Amino acid sequence: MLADRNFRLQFFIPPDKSFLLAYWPNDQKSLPERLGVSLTLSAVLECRYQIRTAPGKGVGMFAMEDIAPGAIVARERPILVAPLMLSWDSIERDISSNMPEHVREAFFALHNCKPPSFARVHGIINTNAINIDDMPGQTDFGPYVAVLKDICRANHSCNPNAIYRWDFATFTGALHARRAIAAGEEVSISYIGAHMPYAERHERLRDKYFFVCKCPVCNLPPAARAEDDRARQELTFVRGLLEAGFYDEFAPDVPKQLAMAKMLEDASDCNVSTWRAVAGKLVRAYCTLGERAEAVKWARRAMEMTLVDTGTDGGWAAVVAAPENTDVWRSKVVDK
Ligand SMILES: C[S@@+](CC[C@H](N)C(=O)[O-])C[C@H]1O[C@@H](n2cnc3c(N)ncnc32)[C@H](O)[C@@H]1O
Repeated sequence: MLADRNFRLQFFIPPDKSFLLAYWPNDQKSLPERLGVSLTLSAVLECRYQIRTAPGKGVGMFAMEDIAPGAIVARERPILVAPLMLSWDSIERDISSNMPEHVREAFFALHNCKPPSFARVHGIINTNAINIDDMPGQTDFGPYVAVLKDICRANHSCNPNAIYRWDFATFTGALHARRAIAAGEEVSISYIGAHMPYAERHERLRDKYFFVCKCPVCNLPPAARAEDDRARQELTFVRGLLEAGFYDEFAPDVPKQLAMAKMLEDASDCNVSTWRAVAGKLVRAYCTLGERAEAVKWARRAMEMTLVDTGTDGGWAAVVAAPENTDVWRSKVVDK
């Protein structure tokens, strides 16, 4: 473990009076310099939710308006960013001495699912913090995590309607809708892999977060739960084929692709490579058949899910606008 002195504590009070306590390697550069980020943006850049009681789960996040797939539900600046290798004692000390009281109160009001044998700060960070992947220019200091005051209130669902993404350009975390979310609906994310069967999910959530999941999928009656387990297993199988490069051999035809797409829809799966494979085949098939409306429909679906997963349209917007310009459509016209 690296000594805490290798990190320099930095804190920022942007003009909007938000507050960020961040640890960074103890070199000359400040955090904004290193990232090229001004940190002057508003702390809560998108707020289409409210935090209120979620029966049986403590509090949770609820949509205040209808939210379209891919749209941002919440965008927020973290109140704490730290490498996990730092000692809990030193984080606790810094929170006590450097965080303004109202931010400290918000931090300590966050849920702590760990037993009392865990240091309080350890418990809160382990319950709430989200990983910040690929810290620019840093490979030596292990994973960093961020604590976000509101986004950390989003509860888990085994069929979540939102996905979390970190953005270095604004130094914010955001929740994006994986599918349409209705006003008043609870906004949920997945704390664990989505494709495990019920028993495995139950065990992971119990061991890591100390709760029994009360999401709609886990409340299904036994027969429906068994069917859900089967669908997840099939999805896992397809993912395996994709990763192994065997997907083409196993699933070349349109009915199979439509069945696959339905499976992805049912699971609100927004994994970009899965959608590229499945929707790509449907779009190609419908372009070949000259069925423009269907080609556009599936290109749009792939675009929405690619936006959710990556924040870019992945080139699908051009296909939605003009499937006639795709190579496969052109070669069809030439064939005639
Ligand atoms: C990161 S916190 C989420 C916000 C939390 N509900 C609160 O009141 O602050 C994680 C904790 O929320 C509760 N929780 C989250 N998802 C749940 C679910 N699907 N079923 C039951 N409890 C859940 C558990 O107590 C879990 O340890």
